[in-house]
Amino acid sequence: MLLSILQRQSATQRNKGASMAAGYLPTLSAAPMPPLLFSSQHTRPAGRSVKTAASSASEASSRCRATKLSAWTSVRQERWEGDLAVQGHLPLWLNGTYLRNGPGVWEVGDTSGALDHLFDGYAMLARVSFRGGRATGAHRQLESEAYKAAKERGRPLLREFGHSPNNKPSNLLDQVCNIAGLISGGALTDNANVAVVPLGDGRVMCVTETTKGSILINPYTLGTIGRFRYTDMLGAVNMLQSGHPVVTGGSELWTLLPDLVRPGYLVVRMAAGSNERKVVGRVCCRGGPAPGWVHSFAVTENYVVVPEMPLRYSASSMLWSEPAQFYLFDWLPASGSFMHVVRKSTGKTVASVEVPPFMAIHFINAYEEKREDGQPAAVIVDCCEYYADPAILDTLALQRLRSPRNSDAFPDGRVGRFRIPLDGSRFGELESAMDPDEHGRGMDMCSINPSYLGKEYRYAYGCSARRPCNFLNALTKIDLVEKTVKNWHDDDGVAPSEPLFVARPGETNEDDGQFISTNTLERVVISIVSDVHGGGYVVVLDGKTFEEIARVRLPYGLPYGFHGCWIPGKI
Ligand SMILES: CC(=O)/C=C/C=C(C)/C=C/C1=C(C)CCCC1(C)C
Ligand SMILES: CC(/C=C/C=O)=C\C=C\C=O
Ligand SMILES: [Fe+2]
Repeated sequence: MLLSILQRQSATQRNKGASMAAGYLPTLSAAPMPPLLFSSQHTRPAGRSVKTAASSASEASSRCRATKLSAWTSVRQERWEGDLAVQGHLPLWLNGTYLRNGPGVWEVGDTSGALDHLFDGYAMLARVSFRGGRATGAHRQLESEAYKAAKERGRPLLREFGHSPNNKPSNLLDQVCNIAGLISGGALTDNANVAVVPLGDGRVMCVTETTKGSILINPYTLGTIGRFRYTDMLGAVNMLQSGHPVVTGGSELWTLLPDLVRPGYLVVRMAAGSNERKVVGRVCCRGGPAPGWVHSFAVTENYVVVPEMPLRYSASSMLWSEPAQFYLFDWLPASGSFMHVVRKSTGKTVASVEVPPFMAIHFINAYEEKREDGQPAAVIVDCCEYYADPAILDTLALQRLRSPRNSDAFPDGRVGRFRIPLDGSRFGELESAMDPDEHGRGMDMCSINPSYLGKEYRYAYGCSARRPCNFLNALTKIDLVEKTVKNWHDDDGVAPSEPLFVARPGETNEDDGQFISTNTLERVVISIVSDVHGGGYVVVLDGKTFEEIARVRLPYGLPYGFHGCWIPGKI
């Protein structure tokens, strides 16, 4: 205990000393907390940083667009790293790195080239490394082709989620090239800002929803290694992929490739150490004209669950940059909503049921409900569901997030639970897994204890709502058996990102661990929080009680991040 107090003090002192020694000039007017943001008005923090063309070019424009919440503000510097001050008690067993992906920069060049949606920001990795009760941190922009080209030309050149660049061809050759680029997917982005996935062989990959948006990074320096080259030929036809590949057993990657030509999905897997995806099976869509969006999907021990949402890809929007109803998608409830279950070992579709219409970006977990003889009777699939309303996509437009007109604009959400019978029934069920009022009728960005992936589980940890809010502003631990919650929140307006669950090494029970005693802490939940004053911190919660045990101060607020992972051991 004494050791950890001394360590904390020395980390704080080192930071103070470094801050003064660094002798940064305030770029804009000075204020107490120093973020590395384009439009906040603060001095610079301690640590190493590199300023780039992207930041300087954007400064002028961002000065006019004053916002204090760092969550929606581009980083000022492409990279930074340094020591972080710890307030509270970090468990000494917490030894490893929390790595998180998400948008870092929305502005390149002048404002006319600005990206419009939360999902459009050029990828930035953030890391917080813990060792011996102390913490260090870093962030760095991912060097995707999309980002490099945008910096060079002063405007986005490739199609992002909410942004279609206006690349008007000036002559016939340009026009032919443009069409070829669109058909081959060359006009789509490789801005891998969605997730960061350890492949189980030491390699760590960032992904977005294009196959070419799979990029290897160095988890320690956060440097970009380069595009992940698949050695299979699937990319020739299937240029899209799910934003959430699942790695099972720490070594086998599973993902879905939506097929826009023959509406359906390929279920593929790739072994650790390999660059070759193998097709396990194919699911044909039951509705049309295109597959439903598969930002994420679910797996159980024996099955892959393929959702077919009525929010369907719009091929014409992707090919011709024509606006669809919802960005790249059309909402077509009359086309039906389905859930398909594919057996991992054979690739056969063992169930395909119609379900009530649903809108889910994120699946939480799935498991097999067993009969008395041990055979699976049904598959249970949990997701963050928005009452069949795709308006959540509009809620996440930057303009709305930055200047909320309606202070309670976040649409109602719930934990949706599907039951998919495996007895040949035609229909599946969808219900709320618990009373949504318990978590403010908002729930997304959930994680679980990773040892329970695909297995019957009880607890999920997610971002929730404390109304009124126009964004998820709290964290909640959900008990899906007792139907109870434990909530955490700070000032109104903070934006905590996806909570990550980390258990003490060797601890395998989901919650009530074998080592548990009144004084020992066996698991934590970590989230990076962007506050309303342009600052930020990392909150560390007791995974059991959900009480705050430590706060790691960031010298600056980070933009809202998406998905992260835990890399155990020394950095
Ligand atoms: C962060 C999140 O929830 C979702 C992000 C989704 C993205 C960035 C998806 C982008 C795309 C498609 C859905 C299809 C076409 C390509 C691309 C623009 C990458
Ligand atoms: C749905 C969402 C955030 C909601 C928070 O209020 C973010 C989605 C990110 C995807 O990866
Ligand atoms: Fe996601």
